[in-house]
Amino acid sequence: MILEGHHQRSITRTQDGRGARILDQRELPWKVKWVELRSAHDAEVAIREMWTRGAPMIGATAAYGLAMALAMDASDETLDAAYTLLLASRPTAVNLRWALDRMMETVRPLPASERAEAAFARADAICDEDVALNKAIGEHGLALLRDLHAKHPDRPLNILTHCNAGWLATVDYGTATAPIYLAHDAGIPVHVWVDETRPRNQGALLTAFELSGHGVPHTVIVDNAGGHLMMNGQVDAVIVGTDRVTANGDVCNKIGTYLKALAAFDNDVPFYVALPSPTFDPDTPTGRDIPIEERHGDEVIHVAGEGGTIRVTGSSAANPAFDVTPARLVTAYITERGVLDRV
Ligand SMILES: CSC[C@@H](O)[C@@H](O)C(=O)COP(=O)(O)O
Repeated sequence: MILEGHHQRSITRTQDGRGARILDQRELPWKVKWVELRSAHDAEVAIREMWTRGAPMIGATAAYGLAMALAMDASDETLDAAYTLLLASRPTAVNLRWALDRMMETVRPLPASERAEAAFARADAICDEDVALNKAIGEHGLALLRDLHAKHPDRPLNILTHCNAGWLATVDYGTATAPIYLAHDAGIPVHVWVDETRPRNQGALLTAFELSGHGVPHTVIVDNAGGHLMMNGQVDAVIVGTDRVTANGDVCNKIGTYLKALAAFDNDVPFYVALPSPTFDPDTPTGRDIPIEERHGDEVIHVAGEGGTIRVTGSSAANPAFDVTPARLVTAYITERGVLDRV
């Protein structure tokens, strides 16, 4: 059975306050299964093996991972080892380093006896901040969508999105989805084209699950359909999330985003990037300097669906997980501070 997901916090502390509880995204939309993480090792596995994913959620999970390590042993050695372990769990989303660095700033100066408590409190604060940032992105994006809809008030506003930058990928609301949820709640008729997002199908499995739960009309399309729809006037705007925006405004996001930006540019469709400040990386000059995760080819060779996995080719496969959209193709960045045409 396919389930519908109502937005809620994707990560919370466990009941005893000493662990973290996350949704196992590998089971969605077939099963809603929460799992408890109890150690830095658990958090590292959950991030690396994509039980949870999405830039802000990776950061939040790592923050609790560091706190869980300190709850077991608050020595400098454990702190440094947990930081190194978690930082290496995935390479591309800068939110991971951002969250771990905020945690280090908080706990490093403290005596060992105070570290675990302070670390959990800082991880909670990182999560609360994420929710507030996404709500603000939603409000600024809502104004934008209202204006776009006013150009064609007689028909639904068609938005195309890629991957999952929704509440599952963040602590709540999502980045790219926050304006969509707010627009829908405000009575603006929104329809979303959901890129399936091969190879892991975050669009078909996760974004569609979220939009169903919120009652937002949507249609899943193959990743290659976007250009055709844009050329035929069926897309009013593209809104995507991001894993890292560099100093010059280049946008790293799920593989395939660049092709959507090219098609949008060629068809005068506005291309918006929902960008919370922890995803901005001023220390990395351009998109060429971002480490792009190369995942295992098995993710391309096998497709997971209800009831299991099937093999779709006998050949070997390459699996670059992210690409870079040059800043020149971005119409604007929807941030918590407003809609900006440059970062
Ligand atoms: C608000 S999430 C933004 C991005 O992290 C998202 O679009 C994305 O590319 C996620 O990739 P994933 O490999 O699923 O972690």
